[in-house]
Amino acid sequence: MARIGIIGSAGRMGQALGAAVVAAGHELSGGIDREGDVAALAQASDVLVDFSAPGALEFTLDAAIAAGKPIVVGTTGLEERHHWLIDAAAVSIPVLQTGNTSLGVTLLAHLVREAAERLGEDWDIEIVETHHRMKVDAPSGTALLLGEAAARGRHVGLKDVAVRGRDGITGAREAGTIGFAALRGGSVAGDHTIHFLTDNERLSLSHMAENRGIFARGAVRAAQWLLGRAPGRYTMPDVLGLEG
Ligand SMILES: NC(=O)C1=CN([C@@H]2O[C@H](COP(=O)(O)OP(=O)(O)OC[C@H]3O[C@@H](n4cnc5c(N)ncnc54)[C@H](OP(=O)(O)O)[C@@H]3O)[C@@H](O)[C@H]2O)C=CC1
Ligand SMILES: O=C(O)C1=N[C@H](C(=O)O)C[C@H](O)C1
Repeated sequence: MARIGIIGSAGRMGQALGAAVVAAGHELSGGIDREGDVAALAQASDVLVDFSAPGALEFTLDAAIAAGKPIVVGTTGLEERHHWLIDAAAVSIPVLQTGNTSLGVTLLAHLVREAAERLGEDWDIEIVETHHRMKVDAPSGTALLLGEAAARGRHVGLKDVAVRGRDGITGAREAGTIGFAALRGGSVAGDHTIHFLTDNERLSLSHMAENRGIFARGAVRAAQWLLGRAPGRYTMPDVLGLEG
């Protein structure tokens, strides 16, 4: 049994996570939101899980480092500077960061990398995601994670080939790019499809989240897995024993 502390505990994911912590037989050591005391939460917990907002990350990592506690970062909308903060934190504590904690998406990313590598550059790659009307960031963290997997399969850097949204006279599609499109509406928990398209042939790989329980259960599994690990930066394929 682990004492798990939640950052963003009153949010949609925080509530789902609280239920999953208890259902898995762990103890909920506490939860905070914008006004909470993250240092006290870190002291009272064996491991922290953050599903809040990018603005919380620096304080949360500082508190985890000061208390010497591992942390799962599930918050999306992260920028390059947030990834630098995570890299720096991972020198002294175990940090697992991922845009999607579900088993299905973790396996999907593995398949996407394989498909991108085997299909080659004459197959265009487009990633389409749909989320509930309250989501504030786009593309989703999962779409970016899947884009990274496709880019790794092609041995290129995602930032060099990503096309994030099209509007107006865009010109013809540039070979080798990876396109992103985001839809927002209703209560969709999270749908992602990676289209591979070439002349006269298309292959699409999809994942549909039917509720947040899948993310919450994956996050609990990740938190448990982090306990006792050496400092370092980890991700979901490490938890599942998959090649990233
Ligand atoms: N990795 C994954 O598998 C998944 C990731 N996510 C990501 O998790 C994040 C949260 O999603 P969701 O629960 O839907 O969002 P919500 O808006 O429902 O919840 C966010 C919570 O975080 C709190 N919060 C905001 N800023 C801070 C801060 N500076 N310090 C502490 N708490 C803060 C909010 O509290 P307050 O009301 O006080 O502002 C709120 O309770 C998003 O980035 C989302 O994309 C979501 C699902 C799965
Ligand atoms: O905000 C959400 O809801 C979700 N966010 C994550 C993302 O940005 O990919 C994971 C999931 O799709 C739900």
